[in-house]
Amino acid sequence: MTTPPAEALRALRAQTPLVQCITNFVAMNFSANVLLAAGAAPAMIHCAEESGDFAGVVGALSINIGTLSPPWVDGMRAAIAGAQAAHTPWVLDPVGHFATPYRARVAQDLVDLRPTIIRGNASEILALAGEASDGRGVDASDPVAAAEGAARALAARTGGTVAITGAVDFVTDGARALRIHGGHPLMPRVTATGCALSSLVAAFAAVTEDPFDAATAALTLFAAAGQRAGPCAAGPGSFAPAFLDALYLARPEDLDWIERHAA
Ligand SMILES: Nc1ncnc2c1ncn2[C@@H]1O[C@H](COP(=O)(O)OP(=O)(O)OP(=O)(O)O)[C@@H](O)[C@H]1O
Ligand SMILES: Cc1ncsc1CCO
Ligand SMILES: [Mg+2]
Repeated sequence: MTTPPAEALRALRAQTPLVQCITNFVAMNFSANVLLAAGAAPAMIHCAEESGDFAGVVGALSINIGTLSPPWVDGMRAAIAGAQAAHTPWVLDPVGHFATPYRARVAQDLVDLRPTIIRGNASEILALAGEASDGRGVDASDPVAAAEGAARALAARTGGTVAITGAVDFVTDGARALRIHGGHPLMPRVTATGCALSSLVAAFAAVTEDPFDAATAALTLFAAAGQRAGPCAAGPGSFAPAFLDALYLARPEDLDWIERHAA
């Protein structure tokens, strides 16, 4: 049975899931604020000495390779092992993994651990599936539509759900696929919006049975909040707080109005 986004948001607010985020230095504060605004409880606990233990008690784990270094990778691996031992869902955000050989290697190793959900922009998903991409750094240079086949291939490889974000988002678990509209062009002009979204995907995975439903709910909530915040903002600076307010103010029934189509 599938959980519609509105029902998933009700569950999130009722359960306030604890989400462990091992994310980059740029994204930490914004991601924690996004989770709190939406109704989840973030904890940024990353070092290998404790990350595995903590992963055993959280509702979900979010892993983001944005500002990598070997000790952080140790912390990620320990946390993933802890999550897997506890049958806890985990999300991978392969930020700019094609930028250097080290980063690419780490990303492929983490994909081999079969993340419950992968969330990235089009350039990241194309490159992760071994296809040509125009990506240079952490922002997308490819259209989402060009990466849909790559997302389906990755879902087949991992047995998990894969989400691509951009002007129109795409989510697939290999069997089902959806395109999600909405959002606002200011969203990619605020750094770490995608990183924060990946942590929110984890939060929804903690409260829904099906990872495909979790990813769909998080993307739909972001689409609704972006759409609401955009007209209130003069630019990226005022968009960020308006977006946090819109996440907080979003009612479950608002998610019913976001355009979603089977793909
Ligand atoms: N042109 C756009 N119009 C509407 N929404 C957008 C647009 N571009 C991105 N978004 C939305 O912004 C959010 C973040 O997606 P994006 O693809 O920019 O992530 P990202 O590149 O991983 O970001 P970052 O690495 O900076 O955290 C998603 O909810 C997505 O739907
Ligand atoms: C700007 C930036 N650099 C490494 S991670 C990050 C946050 C957006 O992905
Ligand atoms: Mg990103």
